[in-house]
Amino acid sequence: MALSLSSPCGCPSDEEEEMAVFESTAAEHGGLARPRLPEISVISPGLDTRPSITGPKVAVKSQSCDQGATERVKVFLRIRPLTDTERSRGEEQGCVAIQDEETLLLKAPNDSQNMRAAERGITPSIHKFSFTKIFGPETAQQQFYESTMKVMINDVLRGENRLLYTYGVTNSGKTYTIQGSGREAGLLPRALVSLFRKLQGRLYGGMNLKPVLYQDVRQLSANEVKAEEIRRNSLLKEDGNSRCTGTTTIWDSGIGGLSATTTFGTQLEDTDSVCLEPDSLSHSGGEDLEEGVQFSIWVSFYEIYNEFLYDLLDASPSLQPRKRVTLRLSDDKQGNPYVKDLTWIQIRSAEEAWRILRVGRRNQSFASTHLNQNSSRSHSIFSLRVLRVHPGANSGQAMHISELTVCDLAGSERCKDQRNGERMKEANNINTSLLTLGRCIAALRHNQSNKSRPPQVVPFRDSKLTRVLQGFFCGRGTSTMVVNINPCASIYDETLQALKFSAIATQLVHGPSTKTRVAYILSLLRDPTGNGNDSTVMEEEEDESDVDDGDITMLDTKALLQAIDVLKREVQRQREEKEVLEANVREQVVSEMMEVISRMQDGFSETLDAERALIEERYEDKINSLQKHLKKFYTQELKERDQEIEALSAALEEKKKANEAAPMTAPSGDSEGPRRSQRVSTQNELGRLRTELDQCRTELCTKTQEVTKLKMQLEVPGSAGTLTSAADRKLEEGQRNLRQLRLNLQRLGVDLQSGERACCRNTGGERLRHALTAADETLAKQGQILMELQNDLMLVKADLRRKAQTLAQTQSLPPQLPPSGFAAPSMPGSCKRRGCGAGAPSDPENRPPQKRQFFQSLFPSRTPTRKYNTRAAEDANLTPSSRILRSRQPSPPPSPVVTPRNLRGKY
Ligand SMILES: Nc1ncnc2c1ncn2[C@@H]1O[C@H](COP(=O)(O)OP(=O)(O)OP(=O)(O)O)[C@@H](O)[C@H]1O
Repeated sequence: MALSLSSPCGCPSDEEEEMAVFESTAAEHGGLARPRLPEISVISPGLDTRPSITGPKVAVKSQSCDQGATERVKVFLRIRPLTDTERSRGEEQGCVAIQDEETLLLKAPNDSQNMRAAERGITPSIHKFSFTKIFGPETAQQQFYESTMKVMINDVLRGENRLLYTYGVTNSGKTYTIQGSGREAGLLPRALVSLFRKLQGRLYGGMNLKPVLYQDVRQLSANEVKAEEIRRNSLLKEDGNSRCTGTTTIWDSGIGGLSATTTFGTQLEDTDSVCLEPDSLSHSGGEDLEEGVQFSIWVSFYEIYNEFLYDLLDASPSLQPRKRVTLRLSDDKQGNPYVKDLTWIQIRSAEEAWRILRVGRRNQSFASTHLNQNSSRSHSIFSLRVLRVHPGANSGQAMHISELTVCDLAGSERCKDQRNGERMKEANNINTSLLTLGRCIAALRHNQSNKSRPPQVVPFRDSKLTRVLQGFFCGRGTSTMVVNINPCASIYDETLQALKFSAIATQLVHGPSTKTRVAYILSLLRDPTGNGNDSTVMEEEEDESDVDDGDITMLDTKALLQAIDVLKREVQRQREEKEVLEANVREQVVSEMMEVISRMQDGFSETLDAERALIEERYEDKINSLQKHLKKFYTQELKERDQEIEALSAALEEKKKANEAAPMTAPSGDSEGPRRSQRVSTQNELGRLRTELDQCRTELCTKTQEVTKLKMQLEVPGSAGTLTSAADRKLEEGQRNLRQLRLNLQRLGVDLQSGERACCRNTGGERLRHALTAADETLAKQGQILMELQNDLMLVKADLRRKAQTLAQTQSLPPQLPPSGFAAPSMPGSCKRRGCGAGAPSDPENRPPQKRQFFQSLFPSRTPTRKYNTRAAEDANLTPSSRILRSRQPSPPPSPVVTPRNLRGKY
C-alpha cells in the first residue's frame, strides 16, 4: 500500500494528531485541553528541565559517551535558496520566515492543505518551530560545516561515536549539504579533509588492524593484509579508470595541492575540486590528541535501497547493478547490530577517502523524479572508523575505536506523485523507513519524558535504517540532525510535516546505553533467576576478556539452550506476575463497581421513598376531597329524604283519617259521594306525585352532572388511579341501578296515570284494583332494586374502607388502626365496625393525625335494610290498597335509608 507523505515519519497530520505534536508546547501554554485553537502553533524543545541521566560506560573498545548523556540532541535547520526557475514559477510566497537564530515561522500559503484546514478551524495557519540553530539560504557550506560538523571530528578523534543525518523533503538540499556541489564541498569532504589534517604525522602505517562487527578490531594476518591492500588498490584504480574515461576535471582535496581527475554521473562528479577556505587549513587542531597515539582510519559506504542493504564499495567487476549482493544485518555478542561482510577500506588521506566516496556514489541508486533530476532513491550511509593505536602496546593492539557516520537520508515524498511504478515502490520504502525513524524518535522521547510510566518499545527493528542507527540513539554515541527545507510554496505541506518530525527530535536528549538483546541473554545466563540488571550487563561489557569476536550465532548451542530455558522461566515468572496483577486489578474493579452499585441502590431507594411519599400525599388529598364531597352530598340527601318522608307521612295520615271518616259520615248504600271524593283525592295525590317525579328527574340530571364532575376530579393518575377505579366501577353500577330505578318510577307514573284514567272514566272498582295491584307490584320491584342498590352501596363503602386501610398501611400506620370507619350501614351486625362500638375509632386521639376516618363520620349507624325488610314483610300481609296507604304512613323515626329517591338526587 502506498503511503502518503502526510506523515511519512510518524508525525501526525494537522487533522489527525495535532495534539500529539502540540503536546509539549500545549502544556507550556496551560495544559493539553485546548479550549480554542491558537493562531500560532509553537513547536519547540519541550524538555526544559534536563533529566540527570547517568550515562553508563560504553563498551571497552570505545570511549565513554557520558559527556553527551545529558545533552539535548542537536537539530539544525538549513533552508536552501530558491532557484531562478522556482522564482519564475511564483514559488516565493514568504511562507518560510526566520524569526531569529533559533526560531522559524511557517505561514501557510493560500492553496496549501494546511490553509484549508486552518480555514476550517482545525489547525493554525502559522507554525513556529525552534531549532538548535537555523541557517538561511545565504549560508555558505564552510559556515555550515563550522557550526555543525567540525566539532564532531574532534569528538570522534577523542574516541566518541557521532552520527549526522540529514532529513527533509526530496529536493530540499540534503545531498548538497552532505556532499556539496561543484566547488561547494559539503560536510563530508570537509570533515575528511579536516580529519586528515589533524592526523598529519599521526597515521598508523600498518594495515593489520581492521574494524569488524559492531565496534571491534581484529588483527589481520599477513595474507589478509595483502588481500586488503589489493581490494583498496582496485577501488582506487576503479576511481582512476572512471576519471580517465570521462570528462577530465581537476579534483583538489585542498591538502597540499593534491588533485585528481574524475567523471561521474552523479552530483558528486561536479565536486571534483574541493577547495577549502584558507582559514580552515590554517590550524590543524590536532594538538589536543593524545601523545604517542597513532590512528588508523577505515571507511565503509553502503546504501539501504528498498529495505535491502548494498555495499557501495564492493569492487568486484563481475557484479552488475541489478545483480548486486545484498548484505545482512547481524548482532554481535552484545546484541549490537552490524552489517555483515561490509567492505572496510583503510585510507591514508582525505584524497583517498574522497575517491572511495566517489566510487560508492557511482554505485548508489539515483533517479530522476518530478521534483529532483538527480534524486537519491536510497539512504546512503558513510562510516568512518578511527582506531587509536598505542604503538608501545603488545603487538600494536588497538585500544580504542570510534566512529563517525554520515547518513544522507532519501527525501520523503508523496507516493501518488510518482508516475513510475518503480519510483512509487522506492517512495513507499523510503517513507516506511522514515516513518519508523519517526516512531523510534517519538518512543524515545516518550520514554525520556515519562520516566514514571512503563517504557514504550522503541521499534528499532522495524526497519533496516533504524536498526543500523540504533546504537547512536541508545547511548553508544550521539546523533545530530540536519533538517533541510525548500521554501517553495508548492511543497509547503510536506515541509510542515518534515518540521513537525524534527520538532519531536529536538525534544530528545542523548540517552544512556540500553540493555541490548544479547547482553540481556548473557546477563540471564549469569543470573538465571532472571533478575539481571543494568549493572550486570555493564559488568559484562566491561569484562573485556569475556567479549570475544562473534555475533549471536557464535554462542554455542549449549549456552543458547540454557538461555532459552532461562528465558522460558523468565516468561513464566512474568506471566505469573501479570496474572497476579490482573487479579488485583479485577478485584479492585469489582470492589469499585460494587461501591458504585450500592451508591446507586441507595439513590434509587431515596428516590423511591420520595416518590411514594408524594403519591401518598396526593392520594390522601384526593381521599379528603372525596370524603368532603360525599359527606356534603349524603347530608343533603338525608335531609331531603327526611323531609319527603315527613310530607308523605303527613299526607298518608291525612288520607287515612279521611278514609276512616268517610264510612262514618256516609250511609253504606250511598257510595257515590265517598268514591268521588276518593277519586278527587287520588287525582290530587297523583298530581302531586307527578310534580315530585318531575322534580326528581330534574334533580337527577343535576346530580348526574355533579357526579360526572366529581368523578373527573377523582381521577387519579398512575397507580393511585387503580385504587379509585374499583370505587368508580361501583359508582357506575349504582348509577346504572338508579337509571333502572328511574325507569321504574316512570313506569309507576304511567301506571298511576292509567289508574287515574280508570278513576276518571269510572270504569269500575275492578280496574282500579288492578291498577293498584300493578302499582303494588312495581313498588315491590322498587323495593327489590333498592335492596340491590343498598348492597352495591355497601360494597362501594367496603371497597373504600379497604382503600383507606391500604393507605393507612402504606403510610406505616400502626396495625391496630380501626378499619371499621367505612363499614356499610346495611351490613347486619356490623354496628361496631361502623364506629358505633367502643373500639379504637371512638377515640380520635389514638388515631394517627393524618389519617382521618371519613366514612365513620359520613354514615351514622343505621340499619335501613332490616327496617325495610321488616316493613316489606308486614306489607306482604296487606291488600294492595292498604299497602299503598301503608306506604304513605310516616315512619316512626326518620331513617336515612337510601331509597331510589335519595339516590336519584345523586345520579
Ligand atoms: N544551500 C544550497 N545552495 C544552493 N543550491 C542548493 C542548496 N541546497 C540545495 N541546492 C540545490 O538544490 C537541488 C536539490 O538538492 P539535493 O539534490 O541536495 O536535494 P535532496 O534533498 O538531496 O534531494 P533528494 O532527496 O531527492 O535526493 C540541487 O540542484 C542542489 O544543487
